[in-house]
Amino acid sequence: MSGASQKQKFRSVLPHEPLPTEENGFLHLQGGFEPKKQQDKKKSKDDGADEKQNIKDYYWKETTSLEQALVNSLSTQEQHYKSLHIPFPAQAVQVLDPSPPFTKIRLQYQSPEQAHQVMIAWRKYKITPSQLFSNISLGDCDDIENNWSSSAFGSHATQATMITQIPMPQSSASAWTRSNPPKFRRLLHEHNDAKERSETRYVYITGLVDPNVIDADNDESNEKDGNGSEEESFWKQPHAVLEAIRQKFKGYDSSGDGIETFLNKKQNQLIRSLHIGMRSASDAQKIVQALQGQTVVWEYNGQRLQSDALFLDYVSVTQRSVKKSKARADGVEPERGEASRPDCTSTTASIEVPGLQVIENYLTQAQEEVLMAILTGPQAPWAPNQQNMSQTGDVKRKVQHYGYVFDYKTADVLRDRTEPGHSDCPPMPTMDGELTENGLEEDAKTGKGWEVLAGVVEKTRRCQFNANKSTGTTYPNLNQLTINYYKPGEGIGSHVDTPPAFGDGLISISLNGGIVMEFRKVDSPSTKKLVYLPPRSAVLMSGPARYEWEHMIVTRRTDCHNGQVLPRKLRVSLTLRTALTLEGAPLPLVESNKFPPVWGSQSGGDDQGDNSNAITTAALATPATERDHVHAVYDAIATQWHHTRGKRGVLWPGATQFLQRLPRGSVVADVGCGDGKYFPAVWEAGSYVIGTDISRPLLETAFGVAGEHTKPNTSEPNPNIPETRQVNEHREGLRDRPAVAVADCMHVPLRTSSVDAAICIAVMHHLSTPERRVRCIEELVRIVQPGGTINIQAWAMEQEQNSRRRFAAPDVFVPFNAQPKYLEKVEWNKNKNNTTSDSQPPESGKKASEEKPDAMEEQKSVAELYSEQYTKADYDERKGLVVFQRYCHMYRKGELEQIIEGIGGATLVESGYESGNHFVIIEVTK
Ligand SMILES: O=C(O)CCC(=O)C(=O)O
Ligand SMILES: [Fe+2]
Repeated sequence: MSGASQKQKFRSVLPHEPLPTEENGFLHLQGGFEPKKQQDKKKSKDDGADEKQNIKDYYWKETTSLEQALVNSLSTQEQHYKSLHIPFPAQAVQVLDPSPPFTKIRLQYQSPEQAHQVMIAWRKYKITPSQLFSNISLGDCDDIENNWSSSAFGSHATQATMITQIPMPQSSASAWTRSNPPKFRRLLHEHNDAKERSETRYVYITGLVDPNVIDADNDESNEKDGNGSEEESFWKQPHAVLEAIRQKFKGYDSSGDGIETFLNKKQNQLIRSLHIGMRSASDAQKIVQALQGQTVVWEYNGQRLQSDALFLDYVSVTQRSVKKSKARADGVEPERGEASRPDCTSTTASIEVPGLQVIENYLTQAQEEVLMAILTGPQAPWAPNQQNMSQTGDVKRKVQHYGYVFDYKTADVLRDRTEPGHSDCPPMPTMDGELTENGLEEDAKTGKGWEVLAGVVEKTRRCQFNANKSTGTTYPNLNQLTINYYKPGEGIGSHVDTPPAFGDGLISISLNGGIVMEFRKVDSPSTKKLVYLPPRSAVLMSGPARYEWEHMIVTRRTDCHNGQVLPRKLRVSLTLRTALTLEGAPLPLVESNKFPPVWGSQSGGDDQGDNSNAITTAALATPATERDHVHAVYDAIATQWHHTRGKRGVLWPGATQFLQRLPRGSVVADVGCGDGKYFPAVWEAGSYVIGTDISRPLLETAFGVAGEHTKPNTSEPNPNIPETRQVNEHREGLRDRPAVAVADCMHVPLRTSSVDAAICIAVMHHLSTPERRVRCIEELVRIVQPGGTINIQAWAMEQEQNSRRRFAAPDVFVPFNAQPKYLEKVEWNKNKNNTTSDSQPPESGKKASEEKPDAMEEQKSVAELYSEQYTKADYDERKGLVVFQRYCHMYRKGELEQIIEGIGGATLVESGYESGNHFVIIEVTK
C-alpha cells in the first residue's frame, strides 16, 4: 500500500469554532482559566461545600467576568501584553461557554496574519493564565483581592489555536499539527474530561468529492493534475469544507456535543478523505450504516459539490494505538489514520470474472463449527517455523501449510519434504472410511473435527465445479492445504498464486467470517471486481480467474456488501491447491489418518510403538499447552476467579454429598483445590482438608477461605460410625484451617495411603494428554488408604440442551473474560510476594505491575497492557476485557470409567453426570 510510510498529519476543528470572515483572524484559547482552589483552603474546613461554591460564583460572576479580565489583560493594558511578548492587542474577546472552566475563548484580531503572529508568540513563550492575569486588580473586593493574582490560576500554558479560512503559512514556526485523531490530548468541552475524549470514536470517510462530476462539469480542469478548479476551490476553503461536512452529519450526533472533523494538513493537495470524531461508538457506527455507498451534496459558501459514493469505515482507535504501533514498527501495518481502501462492493457488481465460482453453503454449520474448534483449538498444529515465516513481515497473518510448505520468500512450493523447512509441515488429513454427507455430518456433530477436515478435503477433490458450464471439472489431485487466519484488519496482498508451483483450480473455503475478495485483471488493473465470500462458502478460481486475475483481501475491519457494513470476524480459510513438480505434474499425496496431525520428526504416532502401561517421566512433563493455557491463566485470573466463582460459586451437589457421606473426622485431600471452594463443605461435614494446587495465586485466595467460612458445624455425629472414630466437636477456629501446598497433580506431596478420601473436582479436564490423565488418577489412588473413596468430576463433552456451553470438539479453548481491575491486583500482589513460578508473566509485563497506572503510557489502558503482557490472551476492546483461553479436554461418556479400568488398586463404585460434568466415585482396594 502506497501510503504505508507516509506520515499523515491532521488538524481538528471543534464544533464550537465558528468560521471567521475572510478579513479577520481568530485565536481560540483553551485551558487553565479556572482559578485554583487554594483560596478555598484558607477558609476553615467547616465552611463546607456550599461556601466553596459561593466563593467560586462570587469570583466569576460578582467580581468580574473572565471576559472582562481578558479584555483588560489583552487589549487595554498594552504594557502588560508587550511584557508577555504578545505582538498585537486583541480587538475583541468572547467567552463562548457560560461557566467555568471556560474552554472556549475566542480572541479576534485585525487580520489572519496578526492572529498568526500572536499564536506563534503564545506558543513560543508558553503563556499561562497566571501570567495573563497577573496585572489585574479586582477593585473593591477585599476578600479575595489578593488571590486575583498570578497564583490564582493554573501555570500550564494555554493552548492557542488559530482559526482561519486561509491556508496556514508553511513556515516551520507554524507547521503545527493540532492533533492526531488517535493521540488527541487536548481538552474538549469539559475541563479535564478524559472520559469524554476516550469515548470519542472515529469514522474514516473517503469519496468526499466525485472526480467525474468535476472533470465533466469543468472544462478548465487540468487533465494532468486531475484537479478541477471547483474542487480546488472547495479544498482551498478548508473550514468551509469541514463546516459543510459537519452540517451533513450533525443529525447523527446524539450527544449534542458536536462533531469533530479532522483535516489533512496538506492543504495544497487534493484530499478526498478525512476522519470525523463522534462522541460515541453507536453514533459513529450509525453514520457508517446510513451513508455507506451514498452520494451526498456538500453545500458551502453558497456553492454545491457532489460527493463520490462515500466509503465510511469505523476506526477503532484504542485498539490501533497499542497493537498496531508494534506492527507498524515492523513495517507491515499502515500508518495510523491512513486510508483503508475506499471501495464498496456494490460499485462493481456487473463485472464478470470468468472462471470464478462461489458455492454458498458448501459446508454445514456443524461442520464449520467443529472445524473452527480444531483449527483454533489447542490441537491445531502450529508449526514454529511457519509461524516465524509469517512474522518476517512477508505474511502477517497466521498461516499453516499441510502436505507441502509454500515458501512466501521464494513464492514457491518446497517440493522435497526432507528439506529443513518441511519439518513443520503436517501431512494432509485423510479419511479412513467412505465419504458420505451423512457420515461427515455425524462426525461434525460428535466433535470429530480432524475427521471432518479429512472429509472436506476428500469432498473437494471429488466436487464437480462449474458443473452447469462447459468448464465443469474436478480437481482430484489437490495435495496441498493452506490454512489462513485473518483477524479483523488483516488481509492478503494482490497476487496470482505462483503458476509453476500450483496447477489450475484453487479452491478456498471460508470459515467463521465472510470477506470481500478483490479481483483485478492483470493486464488492466483498473478492472476490478469485488466478490463477497460468505462463511461456509467455497470459491473456485480456475482458468482466467486463476491465471489472468489477481486476488486480494484488503486489510480493514469492515466490508461493505449490498450496502450493508459487515464488521469482520476472524476468518479462517482452507485453500486447497495442487502442488506441482518442476515438470508440471502433481506432487505425490502426503497424507495421514493419525489425528491430530503432527509434523517433522514427530511423524504422526507411527513410530511410537505399542502403548505400554509404564508412563515415562517425559510423558508427564507439563506440556506448553497446559503451562500457557491453564497454569498461567489461573495465576492471572486467581483474584477474579475467587471473587466471582469460588466465593459465590455453586458446589456440585454430588461432591457435597460425597463429603457428607464420609465419616466425620476424615482427612480429605482436595487435589487441584483451586481457591478452596470445597473446603467449607469438608468442614461442614465434620472433616479436615488438605488442599493442593499448581497455582500459587489461587492457593493464596484459598488461605482466606477459613476466615470467610463462618458457618458452624451443626451436623450430628453419624450413628453408623463406631464411637472410637467419632470426633469431638472441634475447637472454634482450629478445624477450619486449611493445609495447602503448591503441587502438580502428577506428584501429590502426600504419603501413600495417608488420607481417608480425595476429591478432584474440575481438574482433570485441564490435563492435555492421556498419560497425564492416567497419572492423576493413579496419584489419587496412591494417597488414599485402602477402603477410602475418591470423587472425580470433569467437564463433559455432552452438555445439556439448555446450557449456554457447547463444545464442538473434545479439545478446545474455553475463553475466560478477565476484568483488568482483578488482573492488576493479582500482578501487584504477585510481585510483592516475589513469586517465581513458571507462570510469571513475561518481562514486558513488569511494566504494568511495577509502575502506577497513571505512569503508564498515556494511550494504553490497563486492559491493553495486559493483553500485551499475557501473550496468549486477547484484548476485547468492545468489552474492555482481557480474554484468556483455557485449555480443556471434554470427557465423553464412559471415558473416565475407561481410564479407571486400566488402573490397579481401585474399583468403580458409581458414575454419572451432573450439571455438565461426568463424575466417578472409586474405592481404593490396593
Ligand atoms: O484466504 C483466502 O481465501 C485466499 C488465500 C490465498 O489467496 C492464498 O493463500 O494464496
Ligand atoms: Fe491466492
